[in-house]
Amino acid sequence: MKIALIGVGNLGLSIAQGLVDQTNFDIEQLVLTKRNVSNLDGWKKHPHVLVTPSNIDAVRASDVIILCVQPSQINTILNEIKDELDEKRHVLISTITGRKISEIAEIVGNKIAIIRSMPNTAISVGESMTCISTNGTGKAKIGLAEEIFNAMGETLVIDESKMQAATVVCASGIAFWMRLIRATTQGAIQLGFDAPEAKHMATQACMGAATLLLESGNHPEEEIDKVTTPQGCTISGLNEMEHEGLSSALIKGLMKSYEKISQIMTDK
Ligand SMILES: NC(=O)C1=CN([C@@H]2O[C@H](COP(=O)(O)OP(=O)(O)OC[C@H]3O[C@@H](n4cnc5c(N)ncnc54)[C@H](O)[C@@H]3O)[C@@H](O)[C@H]2O)C=CC1
Ligand SMILES: O=C(O)[C@@H]1CCC=N1
Repeated sequence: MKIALIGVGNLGLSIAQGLVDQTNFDIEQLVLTKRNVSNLDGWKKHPHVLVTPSNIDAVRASDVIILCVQPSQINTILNEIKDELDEKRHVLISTITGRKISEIAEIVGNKIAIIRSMPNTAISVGESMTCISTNGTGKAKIGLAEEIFNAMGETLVIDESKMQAATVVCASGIAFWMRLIRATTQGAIQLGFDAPEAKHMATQACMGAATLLLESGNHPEEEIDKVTTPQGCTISGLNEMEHEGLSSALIKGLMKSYEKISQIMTDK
């Protein structure tokens, strides 16, 4: 597979790392683009990885084009590369928050397969929860997108109307979970552990909770009931957190994040 990552910043580099580390499919060539490639020299050590400031060269050399620029930058990119896109060869995958397939098609036409993908930065370690959507000509290539992103975590194909919500829950969501880990770390430090120990303990406990739920298929409250000994310390802590609005704060934060995406969608 020949892949181009257009605009490798935080997300693009996370996807690049996931791609070079995954073993599910062969990468014949991976081209990374950025306006200033001076800090990408380290990537040249990977076999089949090329680095270039030229988006056009990247498109000409690739079959799958993954857009990783900021929402305000996508139209410039699309106008730059549109004449290089071949509907018989190229698949265009956009990770751009709030930019609809129809908006992309307005610039590149609707003959090219256009797919939206919403991964998170855990894609760099092969543990992304990636939501994918497409319509029209993209439907024939949805399996290819699933193959790519399944190699770096889990995928879920959803209706495009839910992509903003998916962004909040899964892409922004990883930051929400890391904030909870940080808060637990702060509490552990207050209870006497040094910072590295506290972070390790909080992170491993979080991974244990997630792994337990993923492997058991149980509802979180089923597993919580196994921990909350009557009149024990766990239920005391949980109830205090709820008195302080823990669940409500997280839900309100998700809704606020969703509201912000609506603003991003109207900003051109
Ligand atoms: N960071 C994250 O966790 C996630 C980000 N996204 C989406 O991914 C996109 C990128 O987000 P980030 O990586 O955080 O932003 P970023 O700002 O870190 O990366 C964007 C990159 O695009 C490059 N770029 C801009 N114009 C360019 C051009 N004309 N040619 C080549 N490269 C160009 C910039 O130099 C930068 O490296 C955004 O649309 C965001 O909504 C989606 C899911 C998760
Ligand atoms: O914060 C943002 O807007 C982007 C989309 C999800 C993660 N980063």
